[in-house]
Amino acid sequence: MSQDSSVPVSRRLGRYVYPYRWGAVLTIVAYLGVAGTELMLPKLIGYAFGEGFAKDAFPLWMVPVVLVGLYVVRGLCNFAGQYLFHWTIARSVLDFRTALVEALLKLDAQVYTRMQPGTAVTKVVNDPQQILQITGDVGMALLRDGLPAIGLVGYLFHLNWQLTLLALVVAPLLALVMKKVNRRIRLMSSRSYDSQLVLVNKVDDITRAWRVVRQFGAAAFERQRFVDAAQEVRRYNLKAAAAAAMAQPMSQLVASVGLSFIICAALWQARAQGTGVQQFAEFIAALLLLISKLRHLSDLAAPLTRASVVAQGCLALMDAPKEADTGTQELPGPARGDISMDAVRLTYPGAAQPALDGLTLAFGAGKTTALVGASGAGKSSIIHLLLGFGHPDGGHIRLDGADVAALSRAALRRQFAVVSQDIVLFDDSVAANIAYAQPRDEARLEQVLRAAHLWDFVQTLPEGVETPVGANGSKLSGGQRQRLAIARALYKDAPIWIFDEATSALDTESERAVQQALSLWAGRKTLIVIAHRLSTIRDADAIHVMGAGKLVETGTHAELIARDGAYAAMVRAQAGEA
Ligand SMILES: Nc1ncnc2c1ncn2[C@@H]1O[C@H](COP(=O)(O)OP(=O)(O)OP(=O)(O)O)[C@@H](O)[C@H]1O
Repeated sequence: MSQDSSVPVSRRLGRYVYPYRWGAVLTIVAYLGVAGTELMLPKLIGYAFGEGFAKDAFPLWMVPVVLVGLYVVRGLCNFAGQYLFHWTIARSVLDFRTALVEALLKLDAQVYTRMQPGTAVTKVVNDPQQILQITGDVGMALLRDGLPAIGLVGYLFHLNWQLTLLALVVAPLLALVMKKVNRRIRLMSSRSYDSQLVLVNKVDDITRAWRVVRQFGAAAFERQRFVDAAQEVRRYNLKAAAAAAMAQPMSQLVASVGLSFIICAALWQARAQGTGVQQFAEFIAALLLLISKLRHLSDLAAPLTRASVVAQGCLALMDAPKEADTGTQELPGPARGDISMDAVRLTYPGAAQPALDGLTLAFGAGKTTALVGASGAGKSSIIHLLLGFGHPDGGHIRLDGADVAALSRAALRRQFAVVSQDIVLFDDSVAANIAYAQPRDEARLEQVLRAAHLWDFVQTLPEGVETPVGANGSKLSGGQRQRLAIARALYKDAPIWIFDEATSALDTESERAVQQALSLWAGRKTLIVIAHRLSTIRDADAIHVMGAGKLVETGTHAELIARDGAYAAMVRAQAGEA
Protein backbone atom coordinates (compact mmCIF):
# COMPACT_ATOMS: atom_id res chain seq x y z
CA MET A 1 0.00 0.00 0.00
CA SER A 2 1.30 3.43 -0.82
CA GLN A 3 1.33 6.15 1.82
CA ASP A 4 -0.97 8.08 -0.47
CA SER A 5 -3.91 5.84 0.39
CA SER A 6 -4.49 7.87 3.58
CA VAL A 7 -4.68 11.17 1.65
CA PRO A 8 -8.27 12.26 0.84
CA VAL A 9 -9.47 11.45 -2.68
CA SER A 10 -10.12 15.12 -3.50
CA ARG A 11 -6.56 16.11 -2.58
CA ARG A 12 -5.08 13.29 -4.66
CA LEU A 13 -7.18 14.24 -7.68
CA GLY A 14 -6.31 17.89 -7.08
CA ARG A 15 -2.65 17.04 -7.75
CA TYR A 16 -3.49 16.34 -11.38
CA VAL A 17 -5.42 19.58 -11.80
CA TYR A 18 -2.97 21.77 -9.86
CA PRO A 19 -0.42 22.20 -12.69
CA TYR A 20 -3.25 23.55 -14.86
CA ARG A 21 -4.79 25.76 -12.16
CA TRP A 22 -4.42 28.82 -14.40
CA GLY A 23 -6.72 27.14 -16.88
CA ALA A 24 -9.29 26.75 -14.13
CA VAL A 25 -8.85 30.34 -12.93
CA LEU A 26 -9.16 31.72 -16.46
CA THR A 27 -12.27 29.57 -17.01
CA ILE A 28 -13.84 31.27 -14.00
CA VAL A 29 -12.79 34.69 -15.27
CA ALA A 30 -14.29 33.94 -18.68
CA TYR A 31 -17.58 32.83 -17.14
CA LEU A 32 -17.62 35.92 -14.94
CA GLY A 33 -17.28 37.83 -18.22
CA VAL A 34 -20.33 35.98 -19.57
CA ALA A 35 -22.29 36.78 -16.40
CA GLY A 36 -21.15 40.43 -16.56
CA THR A 37 -22.31 40.89 -20.15
CA GLU A 38 -25.60 39.24 -19.26
CA LEU A 39 -26.12 41.75 -16.46
CA MET A 40 -25.18 44.65 -18.72
CA LEU A 41 -27.80 43.78 -21.32
CA PRO A 42 -30.91 44.79 -19.30
CA LYS A 43 -29.01 47.82 -17.99
CA LEU A 44 -28.16 48.99 -21.51
CA ILE A 45 -31.67 48.36 -22.78
CA GLY A 46 -33.01 50.32 -19.79
CA TYR A 47 -30.56 53.12 -20.60
CA ALA A 48 -31.51 53.10 -24.27
CA PHE A 49 -35.18 53.47 -23.46
CA GLY A 50 -34.58 55.90 -20.61
CA GLU A 51 -32.28 58.27 -22.45
CA GLY A 52 -32.75 57.40 -26.07
CA PHE A 53 -36.03 59.23 -26.72
CA ALA A 54 -34.46 62.65 -26.29
CA LYS A 55 -33.54 64.43 -29.53
CA ASP A 56 -29.93 65.03 -28.61
CA ALA A 57 -29.44 61.53 -27.23
CA PHE A 58 -26.67 59.20 -28.42
CA PRO A 59 -26.45 58.53 -32.19
CA LEU A 60 -28.54 55.56 -33.39
CA TRP A 61 -25.58 53.73 -34.94
CA MET A 62 -24.38 53.11 -31.39
CA VAL A 63 -27.28 50.75 -30.74
CA PRO A 64 -26.13 47.95 -33.09
CA VAL A 65 -22.48 48.65 -32.30
CA VAL A 66 -22.98 48.30 -28.55
CA LEU A 67 -25.49 45.45 -28.80
CA VAL A 68 -23.52 43.40 -31.31
CA GLY A 69 -20.30 44.29 -29.47
CA LEU A 70 -21.78 43.02 -26.26
CA TYR A 71 -22.80 39.76 -27.91
CA VAL A 72 -19.36 39.42 -29.48
CA VAL A 73 -17.72 39.86 -26.06
CA ARG A 74 -20.21 37.44 -24.52
CA GLY A 75 -19.59 34.89 -27.29
CA LEU A 76 -15.83 35.21 -26.93
CA CYS A 77 -16.02 34.80 -23.16
CA ASN A 78 -18.31 31.81 -23.58
CA PHE A 79 -16.01 30.17 -26.12
CA ALA A 80 -12.93 30.91 -23.99
CA GLY A 81 -14.70 29.56 -20.88
CA GLN A 82 -15.66 26.30 -22.58
CA TYR A 83 -12.32 25.91 -24.30
CA LEU A 84 -10.31 26.58 -21.12
CA PHE A 85 -12.54 24.29 -19.11
CA HIS A 86 -11.99 21.39 -21.52
CA TRP A 87 -8.30 22.25 -21.86
CA THR A 88 -7.88 22.00 -18.08
CA ILE A 89 -9.85 18.76 -17.89
CA ALA A 90 -8.08 17.19 -20.88
CA ARG A 91 -4.60 18.03 -19.54
CA SER A 92 -5.47 16.75 -16.07
CA VAL A 93 -6.99 13.56 -17.52
CA LEU A 94 -3.84 12.96 -19.56
CA ASP A 95 -1.64 13.26 -16.46
CA PHE A 96 -3.98 11.11 -14.39
CA ARG A 97 -4.11 8.41 -17.08
CA THR A 98 -0.34 8.49 -17.42
CA ALA A 99 0.07 8.08 -13.66
CA LEU A 100 -2.38 5.15 -13.76
CA VAL A 101 -0.61 3.40 -16.60
CA GLU A 102 2.73 3.94 -14.84
CA ALA A 103 1.25 2.24 -11.78
CA LEU A 104 -0.13 -0.56 -13.97
CA LEU A 105 3.30 -1.14 -15.52
CA LYS A 106 4.89 -1.52 -12.08
CA LEU A 107 2.35 -3.80 -10.43
CA ASP A 108 3.49 -6.84 -8.54
CA ALA A 109 3.15 -10.04 -10.59
CA GLN A 110 0.54 -11.39 -8.16
CA VAL A 111 -1.80 -8.45 -8.84
CA TYR A 112 -1.98 -9.44 -12.51
CA THR A 113 -3.17 -12.91 -11.53
CA ARG A 114 -6.19 -11.31 -9.81
CA MET A 115 -7.00 -8.51 -12.23
CA GLN A 116 -8.92 -8.96 -15.45
CA PRO A 117 -7.70 -6.88 -18.41
CA GLY A 118 -11.14 -5.23 -18.73
CA THR A 119 -10.81 -3.82 -15.22
CA ALA A 120 -7.47 -2.26 -16.05
CA VAL A 121 -8.81 -0.80 -19.31
CA THR A 122 -11.79 0.75 -17.52
CA LYS A 123 -9.70 2.21 -14.73
CA VAL A 124 -7.00 3.65 -16.95
CA VAL A 125 -8.99 4.71 -20.01
CA ASN A 126 -12.61 5.44 -19.09
CA ASP A 127 -12.62 6.40 -15.43
CA PRO A 128 -10.19 9.37 -15.37
CA GLN A 129 -12.23 11.18 -18.04
CA GLN A 130 -15.48 10.45 -16.21
CA ILE A 131 -14.13 11.57 -12.82
CA LEU A 132 -12.58 14.83 -13.94
CA GLN A 133 -15.44 15.72 -16.30
CA ILE A 134 -18.00 15.25 -13.51
CA THR A 135 -15.84 17.11 -11.00
CA GLY A 136 -15.38 19.97 -13.46
CA ASP A 137 -19.11 20.14 -14.25
CA VAL A 138 -19.92 20.11 -10.55
CA GLY A 139 -17.34 22.84 -9.97
CA MET A 140 -18.97 24.98 -12.65
CA ALA A 141 -22.42 24.38 -11.17
CA LEU A 142 -21.05 25.33 -7.75
CA LEU A 143 -19.87 28.60 -9.23
CA ARG A 144 -23.20 29.15 -10.94
CA ASP A 145 -25.40 28.37 -7.96
CA GLY A 146 -23.07 28.32 -4.97
CA LEU A 147 -21.69 31.86 -5.35
CA PRO A 148 -25.14 33.47 -5.67
CA ALA A 149 -26.26 31.34 -2.70
CA ILE A 150 -23.46 32.78 -0.55
CA GLY A 151 -24.34 36.25 -1.81
CA LEU A 152 -27.98 35.67 -0.93
CA VAL A 153 -27.09 34.58 2.60
CA GLY A 154 -25.12 37.83 3.02
CA TYR A 155 -28.04 39.79 1.64
CA LEU A 156 -30.42 38.05 4.06
CA PHE A 157 -28.14 38.99 6.96
CA HIS A 158 -28.18 42.55 5.73
CA LEU A 159 -31.98 42.58 5.56
CA ASN A 160 -32.64 40.98 8.90
CA TRP A 161 -29.88 39.21 10.77
CA GLN A 162 -32.09 37.80 13.53
CA LEU A 163 -34.38 36.06 11.05
CA THR A 164 -31.41 34.87 9.01
CA LEU A 165 -29.85 33.30 12.07
CA LEU A 166 -33.16 31.62 12.74
CA ALA A 167 -33.23 30.37 9.16
CA LEU A 168 -29.76 28.90 9.58
CA VAL A 169 -31.01 26.79 12.50
CA VAL A 170 -32.28 24.28 9.93
CA ALA A 171 -28.79 24.04 8.38
CA PRO A 172 -27.60 21.19 10.66
CA LEU A 173 -30.84 19.31 9.95
CA LEU A 174 -30.29 19.83 6.26
CA ALA A 175 -26.70 18.60 6.59
CA LEU A 176 -27.88 15.50 8.46
CA VAL A 177 -30.50 14.65 5.84
CA MET A 178 -28.01 15.16 3.01
CA LYS A 179 -25.46 12.99 4.81
CA LYS A 180 -27.95 10.13 5.09
CA VAL A 181 -29.02 10.48 1.46
CA ASN A 182 -25.37 10.65 0.39
CA ARG A 183 -24.48 7.51 2.27
CA ARG A 184 -27.15 5.64 0.34
CA ILE A 185 -26.01 7.15 -2.97
CA ARG A 186 -22.41 6.14 -2.18
CA LEU A 187 -23.37 2.56 -1.33
CA MET A 188 -25.43 2.10 -4.47
CA SER A 189 -22.91 3.90 -6.70
CA SER A 190 -20.16 1.69 -5.36
CA ARG A 191 -22.18 -1.47 -6.06
CA SER A 192 -23.09 -0.15 -9.48
CA TYR A 193 -19.41 0.53 -10.23
CA ASP A 194 -18.35 -2.96 -9.10
CA SER A 195 -21.09 -4.61 -11.13
CA GLN A 196 -20.08 -2.52 -14.14
CA LEU A 197 -16.55 -3.88 -13.89
CA VAL A 198 -17.98 -7.40 -13.85
CA LEU A 199 -19.91 -6.52 -16.99
CA VAL A 200 -16.82 -5.14 -18.72
CA ASN A 201 -14.95 -8.35 -17.91
CA LYS A 202 -17.79 -10.45 -19.35
CA VAL A 203 -17.37 -8.61 -22.66
CA ASP A 204 -13.63 -9.10 -22.35
CA ASP A 205 -14.14 -12.85 -21.88
CA ILE A 206 -16.56 -13.09 -24.80
CA THR A 207 -14.10 -11.35 -27.11
CA ARG A 208 -11.05 -13.25 -25.93
CA ALA A 209 -12.70 -16.66 -25.83
CA TRP A 210 -14.85 -16.30 -28.94
CA ARG A 211 -13.58 -19.57 -30.39
CA VAL A 212 -14.41 -21.55 -27.23
CA VAL A 213 -17.82 -19.88 -27.04
CA ARG A 214 -18.67 -20.93 -30.60
CA GLN A 215 -17.13 -24.36 -30.25
CA PHE A 216 -19.38 -25.01 -27.27
CA GLY A 217 -22.37 -23.43 -29.00
CA ALA A 218 -22.49 -21.19 -25.96
CA ALA A 219 -23.78 -17.96 -27.52
CA ALA A 220 -27.12 -18.18 -25.70
CA PHE A 221 -25.32 -19.15 -22.47
CA GLU A 222 -22.95 -16.18 -22.73
CA ARG A 223 -25.78 -13.86 -23.69
CA GLN A 224 -27.67 -14.89 -20.56
CA ARG A 225 -24.57 -14.43 -18.40
CA PHE A 226 -24.12 -10.98 -19.87
CA VAL A 227 -27.79 -10.07 -19.38
CA ASP A 228 -27.63 -11.25 -15.73
CA ALA A 229 -24.58 -9.08 -15.11
CA ALA A 230 -26.17 -6.17 -16.98
CA GLN A 231 -29.31 -6.59 -14.85
CA GLU A 232 -27.16 -6.12 -11.76
CA VAL A 233 -25.79 -2.87 -13.18
CA ARG A 234 -29.29 -1.71 -14.05
CA ARG A 235 -30.57 -2.61 -10.57
CA TYR A 236 -27.85 -0.67 -8.76
CA ASN A 237 -27.99 2.24 -11.17
CA LEU A 238 -31.71 2.54 -10.52
CA LYS A 239 -31.16 2.33 -6.77
CA ALA A 240 -28.47 4.99 -6.99
CA ALA A 241 -30.78 7.16 -9.10
CA ALA A 242 -33.62 6.63 -6.59
CA ALA A 243 -31.31 7.63 -3.74
CA ALA A 244 -30.21 10.68 -5.72
CA ALA A 245 -33.82 11.56 -6.47
CA MET A 246 -34.42 11.68 -2.70
CA ALA A 247 -31.91 14.50 -2.29
CA GLN A 248 -34.07 17.26 -3.71
CA PRO A 249 -37.42 16.42 -2.05
CA MET A 250 -35.71 15.80 1.31
CA SER A 251 -33.74 19.05 1.23
CA GLN A 252 -36.83 20.92 0.08
CA LEU A 253 -38.85 19.37 2.89
CA VAL A 254 -36.35 20.58 5.45
CA ALA A 255 -36.26 23.97 3.74
CA SER A 256 -40.07 24.21 3.85
CA VAL A 257 -40.01 23.49 7.59
CA GLY A 258 -37.47 26.29 7.99
CA LEU A 259 -39.43 28.56 5.70
CA SER A 260 -42.73 28.19 7.56
CA PHE A 261 -40.88 28.67 10.79
CA ILE A 262 -39.40 31.90 9.52
CA ILE A 263 -42.61 33.23 8.04
CA CYS A 264 -44.24 32.76 11.46
CA ALA A 265 -41.31 34.44 13.18
CA ALA A 266 -41.25 37.28 10.64
CA LEU A 267 -44.98 37.86 10.99
CA TRP A 268 -44.59 37.84 14.75
CA GLN A 269 -41.71 40.33 14.51
CA ALA A 270 -43.68 42.50 12.06
CA ARG A 271 -46.70 42.56 14.34
CA ALA A 272 -44.66 43.22 17.47
CA GLN A 273 -42.19 45.75 16.05
CA GLY A 274 -44.26 47.03 13.20
CA THR A 275 -41.73 46.10 10.47
CA GLY A 276 -42.96 47.16 7.04
CA VAL A 277 -44.52 44.77 4.53
CA GLN A 278 -41.90 45.67 1.90
CA GLN A 279 -38.98 44.62 4.08
CA PHE A 280 -40.77 41.40 4.95
CA ALA A 281 -41.56 40.66 1.29
CA GLU A 282 -37.97 41.37 0.27
CA PHE A 283 -36.67 38.99 2.92
CA ILE A 284 -39.00 36.16 1.90
CA ALA A 285 -38.26 36.69 -1.81
CA ALA A 286 -34.52 36.44 -1.17
CA LEU A 287 -35.06 33.38 1.01
CA LEU A 288 -37.10 31.66 -1.72
CA LEU A 289 -34.34 32.42 -4.20
CA LEU A 290 -31.82 30.89 -1.81
CA ILE A 291 -33.94 27.76 -1.49
CA SER A 292 -34.12 27.46 -5.26
CA LYS A 293 -30.32 27.69 -5.45
CA LEU A 294 -30.01 25.04 -2.73
CA ARG A 295 -32.29 22.80 -4.77
CA HIS A 296 -29.83 22.92 -7.65
CA LEU A 297 -26.92 22.38 -5.30
CA SER A 298 -28.53 19.29 -3.76
CA ASP A 299 -28.67 17.80 -7.28
CA LEU A 300 -24.88 17.82 -7.35
CA ALA A 301 -24.60 15.27 -4.54
CA ALA A 302 -25.21 12.25 -6.78
CA PRO A 303 -22.68 12.96 -9.57
CA LEU A 304 -20.07 14.05 -7.06
CA THR A 305 -20.50 10.88 -5.01
CA ARG A 306 -20.36 8.78 -8.16
CA ALA A 307 -17.14 10.52 -9.20
CA SER A 308 -15.65 9.91 -5.77
CA VAL A 309 -16.55 6.18 -5.92
CA VAL A 310 -14.99 5.85 -9.38
CA ALA A 311 -11.92 7.82 -8.23
CA GLN A 312 -11.47 5.44 -5.32
CA GLY A 313 -11.45 2.56 -7.81
CA CYS A 314 -8.72 4.25 -9.86
CA LEU A 315 -6.70 5.18 -6.83
CA ALA A 316 -6.94 1.59 -5.56
CA LEU A 317 -5.17 0.55 -8.77
CA MET A 318 -2.54 3.18 -8.07
CA ASP A 319 -2.12 1.90 -4.51
CA ALA A 320 -1.98 -1.79 -5.45
CA PRO A 321 1.31 -3.47 -4.46
CA LYS A 322 4.19 -2.64 -6.79
CA GLU A 323 6.95 -4.93 -7.83
CA ALA A 324 9.75 -4.59 -5.30
CA ASP A 325 12.87 -3.35 -7.06
CA THR A 326 15.25 -2.95 -4.16
CA GLY A 327 18.30 -4.25 -5.98
CA THR A 328 20.70 -1.49 -6.96
CA GLN A 329 23.58 -3.41 -8.48
CA GLU A 330 24.03 -3.08 -12.24
CA LEU A 331 25.86 -5.45 -14.55
CA PRO A 332 28.55 -3.76 -16.64
CA GLY A 333 27.84 -5.85 -19.73
CA PRO A 334 26.31 -9.17 -20.74
CA ALA A 335 26.50 -11.78 -17.98
CA ARG A 336 28.52 -14.94 -18.46
CA GLY A 337 25.37 -16.82 -17.55
CA ASP A 338 26.37 -18.95 -14.56
CA ILE A 339 23.21 -19.48 -12.53
CA SER A 340 22.93 -21.29 -9.23
CA MET A 341 19.93 -21.85 -7.00
CA ASP A 342 20.61 -22.74 -3.42
CA ALA A 343 17.87 -24.18 -1.14
CA VAL A 344 15.27 -22.01 -2.88
CA ARG A 345 11.75 -22.06 -1.52
CA LEU A 346 8.70 -20.45 -3.08
CA THR A 347 5.12 -20.62 -1.88
CA TYR A 348 2.60 -18.60 -3.89
CA PRO A 349 0.17 -16.54 -1.80
CA GLY A 350 -2.76 -18.70 -0.76
CA ALA A 351 -1.15 -21.95 -1.96
CA ALA A 352 -1.17 -24.91 0.43
CA GLN A 353 2.04 -26.46 -0.92
CA PRO A 354 5.31 -24.77 -1.83
CA ALA A 355 5.91 -24.62 -5.58
CA LEU A 356 9.67 -24.88 -4.95
CA ASP A 357 10.74 -26.77 -1.88
CA GLY A 358 14.39 -26.22 -0.98
CA LEU A 359 15.56 -26.50 -4.57
CA THR A 360 19.30 -26.59 -5.26
CA LEU A 361 20.54 -26.75 -8.86
CA ALA A 362 22.73 -24.93 -11.37
CA PHE A 363 22.67 -23.80 -14.98
CA GLY A 364 26.19 -23.68 -16.37
CA ALA A 365 27.42 -20.73 -18.42
CA GLY A 366 27.38 -21.51 -22.14
CA LYS A 367 25.73 -24.85 -21.44
CA THR A 368 22.37 -26.22 -22.50
CA THR A 369 20.42 -27.32 -19.44
CA ALA A 370 17.03 -28.95 -19.63
CA LEU A 371 14.33 -28.91 -17.00
CA VAL A 372 11.91 -31.80 -17.15
CA GLY A 373 9.26 -33.11 -14.81
CA ALA A 374 5.56 -33.68 -14.43
CA SER A 375 3.10 -30.85 -14.86
CA GLY A 376 3.05 -28.68 -11.73
CA ALA A 377 6.53 -29.86 -10.68
CA GLY A 378 7.73 -26.24 -10.48
CA LYS A 379 9.61 -25.72 -13.77
CA SER A 380 7.91 -22.43 -14.69
CA SER A 381 8.27 -21.26 -11.10
CA ILE A 382 12.05 -21.41 -11.53
CA ILE A 383 11.76 -19.09 -14.54
CA HIS A 384 9.37 -16.88 -12.54
CA LEU A 385 12.09 -16.39 -9.95
CA LEU A 386 14.99 -16.14 -12.41
CA LEU A 387 13.26 -13.24 -14.15
CA GLY A 388 12.61 -11.56 -10.80
CA PHE A 389 8.81 -11.73 -11.09
CA GLY A 390 8.72 -13.10 -7.58
CA HIS A 391 11.10 -13.47 -4.66
CA PRO A 392 12.05 -16.72 -2.99
CA ASP A 393 10.78 -17.19 0.57
CA GLY A 394 14.09 -18.79 1.36
CA GLY A 395 17.45 -19.60 -0.22
CA HIS A 396 19.52 -17.72 -2.80
CA ILE A 397 19.70 -17.37 -6.55
CA ARG A 398 23.01 -16.21 -7.97
CA LEU A 399 23.96 -14.96 -11.42
CA ASP A 400 27.72 -15.02 -12.08
CA GLY A 401 28.14 -15.19 -8.30
CA ALA A 402 26.04 -12.06 -7.59
CA ASP A 403 22.86 -12.46 -5.54
CA VAL A 404 20.01 -11.82 -7.93
CA ALA A 405 18.15 -9.95 -5.18
CA ALA A 406 20.92 -7.32 -5.17
CA LEU A 407 20.60 -6.66 -8.92
CA SER A 408 18.20 -4.08 -10.27
CA ARG A 409 15.29 -5.76 -12.08
CA ALA A 410 16.26 -4.02 -15.33
CA ALA A 411 19.87 -5.25 -15.12
CA LEU A 412 18.65 -8.77 -14.38
CA ARG A 413 16.05 -8.93 -17.15
CA ARG A 414 18.43 -7.57 -19.77
CA GLN A 415 20.30 -10.87 -19.45
CA PHE A 416 17.37 -13.02 -20.55
CA ALA A 417 15.55 -13.69 -23.79
CA VAL A 418 12.47 -15.80 -23.23
CA VAL A 419 10.18 -17.82 -25.43
CA SER A 420 7.37 -18.71 -23.07
CA GLN A 421 4.67 -21.35 -23.27
CA ASP A 422 1.96 -18.79 -23.85
CA ILE A 423 3.15 -16.72 -26.75
CA VAL A 424 2.18 -13.10 -26.28
CA LEU A 425 2.26 -10.89 -29.36
CA PHE A 426 1.33 -7.25 -29.74
CA ASP A 427 -1.35 -5.98 -32.08
CA ASP A 428 1.29 -4.51 -34.35
CA SER A 429 3.39 -5.43 -37.38
CA VAL A 430 5.70 -8.45 -37.69
CA ALA A 431 8.72 -6.13 -37.48
CA ALA A 432 7.42 -4.23 -34.45
CA ASN A 433 6.83 -7.52 -32.66
CA ILE A 434 10.35 -8.71 -33.36
CA ALA A 435 12.23 -5.50 -32.64
CA TYR A 436 9.99 -4.97 -29.62
CA ALA A 437 11.06 -1.90 -27.58
CA GLN A 438 14.44 -1.93 -29.35
CA PRO A 439 15.96 0.14 -32.16
CA ARG A 440 15.09 -1.25 -35.57
CA ASP A 441 17.84 -2.74 -37.68
CA GLU A 442 16.67 -4.07 -41.06
CA ALA A 443 19.65 -6.38 -41.60
CA ARG A 444 19.25 -7.92 -38.16
CA LEU A 445 15.51 -8.26 -38.71
CA GLU A 446 16.10 -10.28 -41.88
CA GLN A 447 18.76 -12.35 -40.16
CA VAL A 448 16.51 -13.38 -37.27
CA LEU A 449 13.53 -13.96 -39.57
CA ARG A 450 15.67 -16.31 -41.63
CA ALA A 451 17.02 -18.03 -38.51
CA ALA A 452 13.46 -18.54 -37.21
CA HIS A 453 12.34 -19.91 -40.63
CA LEU A 454 9.90 -17.08 -41.10
CA TRP A 455 11.56 -15.15 -43.92
CA ASP A 456 9.86 -16.97 -46.80
CA PHE A 457 6.49 -16.75 -45.08
CA VAL A 458 6.89 -13.03 -44.39
CA GLN A 459 7.69 -12.45 -48.09
CA THR A 460 4.25 -13.81 -48.98
CA LEU A 461 2.49 -11.33 -46.67
CA PRO A 462 0.82 -8.33 -48.38
CA GLU A 463 2.92 -5.77 -46.54
CA GLY A 464 5.93 -7.96 -45.75
CA VAL A 465 7.43 -7.25 -42.32
CA GLU A 466 4.99 -4.34 -41.93
CA THR A 467 1.96 -6.67 -42.02
CA PRO A 468 -0.10 -6.47 -38.82
CA VAL A 469 -0.29 -9.78 -36.95
CA GLY A 470 -3.74 -9.12 -35.42
CA ALA A 471 -4.76 -9.18 -31.77
CA ASN A 472 -2.19 -11.38 -30.02
CA GLY A 473 -1.03 -12.63 -33.41
CA SER A 474 -4.45 -14.04 -34.26
CA LYS A 475 -3.74 -13.79 -38.00
CA LEU A 476 -0.88 -16.27 -37.67
CA SER A 477 -0.81 -20.02 -37.18
CA GLY A 478 0.33 -21.50 -33.86
CA GLY A 479 3.69 -22.48 -35.36
CA GLN A 480 4.17 -19.05 -36.95
CA ARG A 481 3.45 -17.37 -33.63
CA GLN A 482 6.00 -19.61 -31.96
CA ARG A 483 8.60 -18.83 -34.60
CA LEU A 484 7.85 -15.12 -34.31
CA ALA A 485 8.50 -15.39 -30.57
CA ILE A 486 11.79 -17.16 -31.34
CA ALA A 487 12.72 -14.36 -33.77
CA ARG A 488 11.95 -11.81 -31.05
CA ALA A 489 14.18 -13.66 -28.59
CA LEU A 490 16.96 -13.89 -31.23
CA TYR A 491 16.67 -10.16 -31.91
CA LYS A 492 17.12 -9.36 -28.22
CA ASP A 493 20.41 -11.23 -28.28
CA ALA A 494 20.64 -11.73 -24.51
CA PRO A 495 23.32 -13.99 -22.99
CA ILE A 496 20.77 -16.36 -21.41
CA TRP A 497 17.97 -17.89 -23.43
CA ILE A 498 14.97 -19.54 -21.84
CA PHE A 499 12.78 -21.70 -23.94
CA ASP A 500 9.61 -22.86 -22.24
CA GLU A 501 8.38 -25.43 -24.73
CA ALA A 502 4.65 -25.53 -25.35
CA THR A 503 2.99 -28.81 -24.40
CA SER A 504 1.00 -28.74 -27.63
CA ALA A 505 2.71 -30.52 -30.47
CA LEU A 506 4.60 -28.23 -32.81
CA ASP A 507 4.41 -28.74 -36.54
CA THR A 508 7.55 -30.24 -38.01
CA GLU A 509 8.79 -26.96 -39.41
CA SER A 510 8.36 -25.15 -36.09
CA GLU A 511 10.08 -27.97 -34.28
CA ARG A 512 12.92 -27.70 -36.78
CA ALA A 513 13.07 -23.95 -36.08
CA VAL A 514 13.29 -24.64 -32.37
CA GLN A 515 15.97 -27.29 -32.86
CA GLN A 516 17.97 -25.01 -35.11
CA ALA A 517 17.67 -22.10 -32.72
CA LEU A 518 18.89 -24.38 -29.95
CA SER A 519 21.80 -25.71 -31.97
CA LEU A 520 22.61 -22.20 -33.22
CA TRP A 521 23.12 -21.07 -29.67
CA ALA A 522 24.43 -24.26 -28.09
CA GLY A 523 27.84 -23.53 -26.56
CA ARG A 524 27.52 -19.76 -27.23
CA LYS A 525 24.69 -18.90 -24.87
CA THR A 526 23.37 -20.25 -21.63
CA LEU A 527 20.31 -22.19 -22.67
CA ILE A 528 17.57 -23.25 -20.30
CA VAL A 529 15.02 -25.46 -21.97
CA ILE A 530 11.83 -26.55 -20.28
CA ALA A 531 11.08 -29.58 -22.35
CA HIS A 532 7.94 -31.62 -22.58
CA ARG A 533 9.08 -33.68 -25.53
CA LEU A 534 12.27 -35.29 -24.38
CA SER A 535 13.52 -35.70 -27.95
CA THR A 536 14.30 -31.94 -27.92
CA ILE A 537 16.87 -32.23 -25.15
CA ARG A 538 18.81 -35.44 -25.83
CA ASP A 539 21.97 -33.47 -26.51
CA ALA A 540 21.65 -31.18 -23.47
CA ASP A 541 24.74 -30.82 -21.30
CA ALA A 542 22.64 -31.46 -18.21
CA ILE A 543 19.07 -32.54 -17.55
CA HIS A 544 17.43 -31.63 -14.24
CA VAL A 545 14.47 -33.82 -13.41
CA MET A 546 11.97 -32.15 -11.08
CA GLY A 547 9.19 -33.51 -8.91
CA ALA A 548 6.96 -31.60 -6.45
CA GLY A 549 9.24 -28.56 -6.23
CA LYS A 550 12.41 -30.61 -5.68
CA LEU A 551 15.28 -31.84 -7.81
CA VAL A 552 14.76 -35.57 -8.27
CA GLU A 553 17.81 -36.41 -10.36
CA THR A 554 20.30 -34.77 -12.65
CA GLY A 555 22.72 -35.86 -15.36
CA THR A 556 23.12 -36.18 -19.12
CA HIS A 557 20.65 -38.18 -21.18
CA ALA A 558 22.95 -41.19 -21.21
CA GLU A 559 23.66 -40.99 -17.46
CA LEU A 560 20.00 -40.71 -16.58
CA ILE A 561 19.02 -43.58 -18.87
CA ALA A 562 21.74 -45.68 -17.27
CA ARG A 563 20.42 -44.76 -13.80
CA ASP A 564 17.00 -46.04 -14.87
CA GLY A 565 15.13 -43.63 -12.58
CA ALA A 566 12.39 -41.05 -13.11
CA TYR A 567 13.86 -39.72 -16.39
CA ALA A 568 14.27 -43.15 -17.91
CA ALA A 569 10.65 -43.90 -16.98
CA MET A 570 9.52 -40.67 -18.67
CA VAL A 571 11.48 -41.54 -21.83
CA ARG A 572 9.94 -45.01 -21.89
CA ALA A 573 6.47 -43.56 -21.38
CA GLN A 574 6.93 -41.10 -24.29
CA ALA A 575 8.35 -43.83 -26.52
CA GLY A 576 5.24 -45.86 -25.74
CA GLU A 577 3.01 -42.93 -26.69
CA ALA A 578 4.80 -42.33 -29.96
N1 LIG B 1 0.46 -17.58 -9.58
C1 LIG B 1 0.29 -18.71 -8.89
N2 LIG B 1 -0.42 -18.71 -7.75
C2 LIG B 1 -0.59 -19.84 -7.05
N3 LIG B 1 -0.08 -21.03 -7.39
C3 LIG B 1 0.64 -21.11 -8.52
C4 LIG B 1 0.86 -19.96 -9.33
N4 LIG B 1 1.61 -20.34 -10.39
C5 LIG B 1 1.85 -21.67 -10.24
N5 LIG B 1 1.26 -22.14 -9.12
C6 LIG B 1 1.34 -23.50 -8.59
O1 LIG B 1 2.70 -23.81 -8.37
C7 LIG B 1 2.97 -25.16 -8.75
C8 LIG B 1 4.13 -25.21 -9.75
O2 LIG B 1 3.68 -24.63 -10.95
P1 LIG B 1 4.62 -24.44 -12.23
O3 LIG B 1 3.86 -23.60 -13.20
O4 LIG B 1 5.94 -23.96 -11.80
O5 LIG B 1 4.72 -25.93 -12.76
P2 LIG B 1 5.35 -26.48 -14.12
O6 LIG B 1 6.26 -27.57 -13.71
O7 LIG B 1 5.90 -25.39 -14.93
O8 LIG B 1 4.07 -27.09 -14.82
P3 LIG B 1 3.73 -27.24 -16.39
O9 LIG B 1 4.70 -28.25 -16.91
O10 LIG B 1 2.33 -27.76 -16.37
O11 LIG B 1 3.85 -25.91 -17.00
C9 LIG B 1 1.68 -25.73 -9.30
O12 LIG B 1 1.10 -26.53 -8.28
C10 LIG B 1 0.81 -24.52 -9.58
O13 LIG B 1 -0.54 -24.79 -9.34
